[in-house]
Parts: sequence; structure tokens; C-alpha cells
Amino acid sequence: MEAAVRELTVELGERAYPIWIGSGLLSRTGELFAERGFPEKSPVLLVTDAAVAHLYAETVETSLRASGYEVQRAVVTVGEASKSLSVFDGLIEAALEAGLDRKSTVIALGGGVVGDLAGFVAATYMRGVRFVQMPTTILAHDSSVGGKVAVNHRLAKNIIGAFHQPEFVLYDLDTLLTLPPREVRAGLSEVIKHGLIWNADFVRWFDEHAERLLGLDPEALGYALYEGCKVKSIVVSQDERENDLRAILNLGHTIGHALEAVAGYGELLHGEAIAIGMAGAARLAVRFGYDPAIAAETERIFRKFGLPVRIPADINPDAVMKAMMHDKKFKEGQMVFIVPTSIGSVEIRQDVPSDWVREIVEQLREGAGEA
Ligand SMILES: NC(=O)c1ccc[n+]([C@@H]2O[C@H](COP(=O)([O-])OP(=O)(O)OC[C@H]3O[C@@H](n4cnc5c(N)ncnc54)[C@H](O)[C@@H]3O)[C@@H](O)[C@H]2O)c1
Ligand SMILES: O=C(O)C(=O)C[C@@H](O)[C@H](O)[C@H](O)COP(=O)(O)O
Ligand SMILES: [Zn+2]
Repeated sequence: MEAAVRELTVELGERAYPIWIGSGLLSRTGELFAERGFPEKSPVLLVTDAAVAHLYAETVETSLRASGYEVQRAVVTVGEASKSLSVFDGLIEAALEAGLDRKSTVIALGGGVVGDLAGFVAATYMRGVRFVQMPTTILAHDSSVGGKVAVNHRLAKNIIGAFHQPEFVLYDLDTLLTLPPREVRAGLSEVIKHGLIWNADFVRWFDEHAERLLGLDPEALGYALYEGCKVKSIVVSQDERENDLRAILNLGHTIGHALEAVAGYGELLHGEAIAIGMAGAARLAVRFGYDPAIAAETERIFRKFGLPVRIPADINPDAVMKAMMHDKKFKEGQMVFIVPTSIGSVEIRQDVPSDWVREIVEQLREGAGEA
């Protein structure tokens, strides 16, 4: 890859893989498949959603065909509801009908929904085939790296899944220019998360460049996504299967995932739900005796990026508390929370009293008044 393309490696020994971030990359898919020795005789399945298919699938398919690959397209309905076992079942059927064999590749072209869903197909079809991530949302800088793939259950988010790493991540920044503003804001939420858990300087930079980031300035966005992917890669390289350190990537997700499930998948976008969850985690930090400025600063930055920091009034706190018990982070009878200790660092805590959580969920409800 040339200099204008930023490159990172997820260091996983023999399974290490590159992340390429730059402009004009979709049309290079076929060339990269050939360079990396993907077998030409095995068909490729391109999984995407209806909105992304219309915008970008043709470019990828043309590039693959020009390099001698046979490719079939499978299109799912837009939105979080597609991360379901029934849509998964439809994709397995599409893979069989397309004649995918054990040497085949599944490509995810889209946001995190397509990435998680197609990745779960790649992890399970014939007990696992090659997988390539081609993210087209800002949020997918997170979902495309690290190998967590899953579908949801009505009661709990990402509860049926696997770890299945991609062969490479090809992030074409040009695709981000067509994102709706709400998706831009929701995507930036997870980028801020990577700063909040790891790098105070990045949070400062992010804060100072809000206008350029929200305006999709290519240089600012390229840098932010590179830094976000870098944090993710470092963490995943050290703890691929979330035995310990990787849990920090879950900042805001204990409350956030519960809100997504209770609101009905898709009502609150993932990035919005975890922005609220991060505001909650910051309030927990104060309960543990850390600097109250952490909570104020966390809310200020999310508000600056137009993200919610309050739970919609129609969400029932009892239901949120119950949903948290179904999460993967509920272990040994305790909820696990990632708690900020300052801006740019966090700790993993399994000793959070549930009445503190309940109190914070109540405080965060819209209309509850400021606490
Ligand atoms: N596996 C992981 O590590 C991980 C990490 C973070 C999030 N996630 C998951 O990711 C999902 C959220 O991802 P998301 O926010 O990308 O949602 P998404 O995939 O639903 O995409 C958001 C919306 O943007 C549209 N879209 C996508 N690319 C576009 C483009 N370039 N131009 C115009 N429209 C475009 C989509 O059609 C959709 O309507 C959640 O399910 C979340 O749980 C997974
Ligand atoms: O990659 C990780 O690890 C993360 O926690 C990233 C999260 O942003 C992401 O939402 C992930 O899907 C959550 O994973 P889960 O195991 O809590 O379902
Ligand atoms: Zn997330």
C-alpha cells in the first residue's frame, strides 16, 4: 500500500492481519485478493445491506471480477434487527446456493450490523471460512477490528456469537461521505470511547477538532479512525478472547447494551446507547471516589458531538436492570463495569453495588432533574 494509505497490524502471531485506511480502496479489492493468494476457483459471498448495496457493492464486485473472482451478492435489510438468527439462516442458504466451499471468502461490506452478521456466517459456515471486513461507517472502525462476531437475541445483545478474525480490513474513507448525520455522530461515540479508555491526548485532540470531525474533513477523520483502530488493535493483540484487558473496550456497554435491548433494537443506535452508558460509567467513577470532573467532562464532550447522555423517559429502569443480568458482563452474580479513573484511563470492577447502578439509571432518566 502507498504512503497515503494508513496501515496498522493486529498482532496475532500467524493470524496477524493488516488494517488499511485510505481513499479509493474499494476498487482495489480484487488486486488485494490476488496479491494475498485468495483462491480464484472458490466463490466469494459479498454480504451488505440494502443502503450500502445501492452505493458501493458494484465497485467491489467489478474489482473482484476483473481479477478473476466469482462473486455473489447477499443483501440484508438495513438496521440492527438484521442481527438475528433468522437473517443468519437466510445467509447460510445464500452461501449454499452460491456454492461457497471451504476455501471461499465472506466479505462484509457495510457497518457494524453487516460486519457482525457476516462475520458470524464466516465463523460458522462449514465450521469457518475466510472473512474480509470492508467497513463503511465510522462506528465500524471498532466492529471491523478484533474478531467479535455475533447476532442478537430478543433478550440480550450479541449473545450468540464467536471470535473469528478477518484476513484484512479495508477501510475506504470515501464511503463515509454518504453517511447520514445521525450515523456520523453515533460512530464518533465509539472513537471517543477509544480515547477515554487509553489516551487523554487523543480525547483533547478530538475535543479541539469537533467541527472538522462532524463535517467529515478527510484528514481529521482519517487520523481519528487510525488512532481509534490503533487502540483497538493494541488491546486485541494483548487479549484476543477477553480474558481480562479486552473488557476495557466495553466502557459504556453494561448500561448501553441493556438500553438497546429494552428500547427495541434500532430505536437507540449503538453509539447513542453507549454514549449514555459512558455517562453512567463516569457517574460510577464519582461514586468510587474519583474526581467528579470525570463525569462533567464526559458529558460535556458527548453533548458537544450531539450525542445523548440521558435515558429516554419511556425506558423502564426495572427493565434496564433486568436486561443487565442477561449480559455477558454479568458474572458470578455481579455486574462488571468499566469505570474511568481519569480521562484516558479505566479500571475493570466487579464490585459495583447494584443499588448504585439503579440510582444512576434513575438519575440519568430524562426529566429526572440534575443530580
Ligand atoms: N464486533 C464488534 O467489536 C463491534 C464493535 C462495535 C459495534 N458493534 C456492532 O455494530 C453495530 C452498529 O454498527 P453501525 O453503527 O455501523 O450500524 P449499521 O451497520 O446499522 O450502519 C448504520 C446505518 O448506516 C447505513 N450505512 C452504512 N454505511 C453507509 C454509507 N457509507 N453511506 C450511507 N449509509 C450507510 C446503514 O445502512 C445503516 O442504516 C451494532 O450492532 C454493534 O453491536 C460491534
Ligand atoms: O471488541 C470488543 O471487545 C468490544 O467490546 C467492542 C464493543 O464496542 C462492541 O460493541 C462489542 O460488540 C461488544 O462486545 P460484547 O462482547 O460486549 O457483546
Ligand atoms: Zn460497542
